[in-house]
Amino acid sequence: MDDFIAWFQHHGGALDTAVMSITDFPGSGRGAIAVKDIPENHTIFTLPRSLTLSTQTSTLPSAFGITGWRKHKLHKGWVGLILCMMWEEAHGNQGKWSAYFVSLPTHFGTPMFWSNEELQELQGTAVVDKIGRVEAERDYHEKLIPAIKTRPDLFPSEKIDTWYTLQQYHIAGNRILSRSFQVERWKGEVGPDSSDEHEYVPEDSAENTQADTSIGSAMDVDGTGDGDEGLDGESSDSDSDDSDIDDSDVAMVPMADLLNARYDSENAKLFYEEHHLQMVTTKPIKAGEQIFNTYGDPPNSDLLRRYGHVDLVPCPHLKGALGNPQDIVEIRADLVVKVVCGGVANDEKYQQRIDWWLDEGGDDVFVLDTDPILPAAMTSLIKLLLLSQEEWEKTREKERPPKAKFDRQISELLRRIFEIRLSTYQSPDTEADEKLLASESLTLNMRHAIIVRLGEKRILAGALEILRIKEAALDDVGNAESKGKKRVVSGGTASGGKSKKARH
Ligand SMILES: C[S@@+](CC[C@H](N)C(=O)[O-])C[C@H]1O[C@@H](n2cnc3c(N)ncnc32)[C@H](O)[C@@H]1O
Repeated sequence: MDDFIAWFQHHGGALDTAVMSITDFPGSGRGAIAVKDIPENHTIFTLPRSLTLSTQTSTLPSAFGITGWRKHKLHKGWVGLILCMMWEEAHGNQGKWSAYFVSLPTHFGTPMFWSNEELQELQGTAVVDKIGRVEAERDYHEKLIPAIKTRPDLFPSEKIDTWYTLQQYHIAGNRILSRSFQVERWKGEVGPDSSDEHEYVPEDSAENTQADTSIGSAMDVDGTGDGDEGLDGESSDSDSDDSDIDDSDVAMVPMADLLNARYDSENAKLFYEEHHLQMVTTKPIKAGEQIFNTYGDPPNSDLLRRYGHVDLVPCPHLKGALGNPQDIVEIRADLVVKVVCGGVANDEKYQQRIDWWLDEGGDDVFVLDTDPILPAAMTSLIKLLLLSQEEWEKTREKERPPKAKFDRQISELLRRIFEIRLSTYQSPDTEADEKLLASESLTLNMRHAIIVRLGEKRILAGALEILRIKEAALDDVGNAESKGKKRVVSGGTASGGKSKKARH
């Protein structure tokens, strides 16, 4: 770390060593620690923008030529930044970021690097479909390799087998995934690969000078609308190649990427100015405490996929047991359609309604969280599918989806949906996972997989419990109504009874 700090300071970075030092935290690698009490709003380090590593600061895009860069689609997704990182690292000791590269990890706990057996343990979770290994490798073969082959002057053949391998590509991709920031350009600043349509002009407000942390926000560039971006920065949506998203504001930020994060523990944040970035405390920090950035407090499925770790804190929804309060379960709309429409989901009658639902901006994935309120949108879609032809025509005319009213039929369908969703995990059982977690012989990947799926299954169990409570409430109302009806009936048919009562 000494070499890294010396390099950082030599290139214009300033670290307040009186308040912060870098140390190892068991289970979370290196991180920053307060060596004495730090007040709120204290700048713990600053660095010039030129020390960040992005397609704006690397000289590769201009050396390659902007036309060629765009022709090879290196300005889309992260493949351009990955190539810049590989190229800069290939400069070895001579490179501007050499000490930085030496400080970066080469091994990751992300599922991208898991075996098939380990991935099996994640079956059913939100992780599996989003790993994006295939898409990442397609970019490597279809964009990066053809691009470097056109320029042997920049990428000499003897360097290809060392610095431009698929393995190196994944390492760079994972470094971006777990450590990059979204550092927007200053007003009017136009970088080498920017084009007019993508030029960013931030508003002049304090809010807008916060550098979004790590890939949690770099991911905001995803245009698929479901947060379904894949590893190495590309959307795992198959049409990501055609997206017009410019990721040129994604940057590696030395020193800032040494900060760990934990749910609801942020006490420092990265801000940007015209020429430099600064890490500023957002709370007073006591000597000996860890200095935490935030990764946006994502659910464990996202934490594992992007960063290779999970958060476990005491959770109100688990009555104080350990979990991640941000956990969610995703339920795809096609499961809802399948349950409601059975084998005739392709029927013209349903297709019309589904197309209309999507055209109106209806969800294609529903999210249950730890505050188990039944998703109103899912109920609305179920109602839409159940409408009679006449009701459907009226709904379409009014351009308003049906109200999410809960009744017994909805309850039965929701129960079925949740149960089927639960059956997509290796086992729907939560207790078995709890027992497994108590075992000391688990590998770290296995432990992480169980924590992620258990978090999701507990949410589904919570949703089923809510259904049970709501059904009981419906029963109570039903009973009260039928009793009321009986009373009316008896009162109406035997007035004597009523008067008898009155006499008491
Ligand atoms: C931005 S880097 C932080 C610096 C990193 N610890 C290191 O040694 O270089 C993010 C990585 O730190 C680790 N990390 C951060 N917060 C963590 C936490 N709360 N628990 C476990 N690991 C954590 C994860 O490996 C994650 O991918």
